[in-house]
Amino acid sequence: MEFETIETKKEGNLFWITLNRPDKLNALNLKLLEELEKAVSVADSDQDVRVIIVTGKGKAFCAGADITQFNQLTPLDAWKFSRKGREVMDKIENLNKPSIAMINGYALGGGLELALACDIRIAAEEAQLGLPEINLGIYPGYGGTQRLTRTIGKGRALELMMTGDRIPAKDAERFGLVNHTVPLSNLESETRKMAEKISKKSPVALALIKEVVNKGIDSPLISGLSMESIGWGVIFSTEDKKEGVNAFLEKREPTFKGK
Ligand SMILES: C=C(C)C(=O)SCCNC(=O)CCNC(=O)[C@H](O)C(C)(C)COP(=O)(O)OP(=O)(O)OC[C@H]1O[C@@H](n2cnc3c(N)ncnc32)[C@H](O)[C@@H]1OP(=O)(O)O
Repeated sequence: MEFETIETKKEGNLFWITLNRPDKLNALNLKLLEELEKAVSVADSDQDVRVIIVTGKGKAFCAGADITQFNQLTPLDAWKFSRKGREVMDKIENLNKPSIAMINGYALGGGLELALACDIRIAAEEAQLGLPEINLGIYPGYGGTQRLTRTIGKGRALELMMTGDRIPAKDAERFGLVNHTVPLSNLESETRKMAEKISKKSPVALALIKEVVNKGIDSPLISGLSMESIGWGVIFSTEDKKEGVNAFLEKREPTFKGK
């Protein structure tokens, strides 16, 4: 599939999406958001794809929404632009398939919000993360106020939003904002290793984990626990469950088919 502002690559069961506006630090304009949405839909509907990886070309993962567009936006345009960004982030978070943000450099503003919409974040030690919107006299508009707060807690999230500070990946790891920090030279291999490990698990179980965790986090504990039990009943109807249990009993590796 041909895109202008992103590159996509299918590699076995992995689907790589690389933001491709390196001269503009992969800033998110409307075109890029639309292409990202399309690429994610293609990956989601492809049965062979088990894990989606999002990264950036050049020295940035993504430096956020394209600020050069801001002065032309009417309040109505701004609302639509924010809504489009949010829709894309929501779509990524709600994919049936696991997603990994491979943070190769700056992840700022909408770039950090994109990473937060992914399930797992692996960052290069050299990367810097932050929500600098406050420095523009605005605030995060692609879900950051909510997802960052749920990820690292209110106090630290408010500090990042209120100061606009960029923090090094190691600090982000300490806060639980990124799962792992590795040298840039190992970033791709470590990400691939994690993606391949997850790609061998049951796609049905992975989809249910996402559903129960993502819906559960917004629900009272009792409802989340109830969803977990109901889903647990459903998973017992799958071929993958039979395969997993039989493989254990037969002392062999399971092969999951997503059925
Ligand atoms: C969802 C929302 C509301 C948002 O995301 S709002 C935007 C939040 N993001 C930001 O505020 C980050 C803005 N960028 C920066 O502060 C700086 O570019 C960084 C990331 C610190 C990097 O600084 P430097 O290494 O000196 O690179 P710099 O020369 O600034 O950037 C390279 C190019 O990318 C452009 N660029 C960087 N971030 C951009 C952005 N968010 N939008 C548009 N262009 C951007 C920048 O203008 C420059 O273009 P040009 O060469 O034509 O002048």
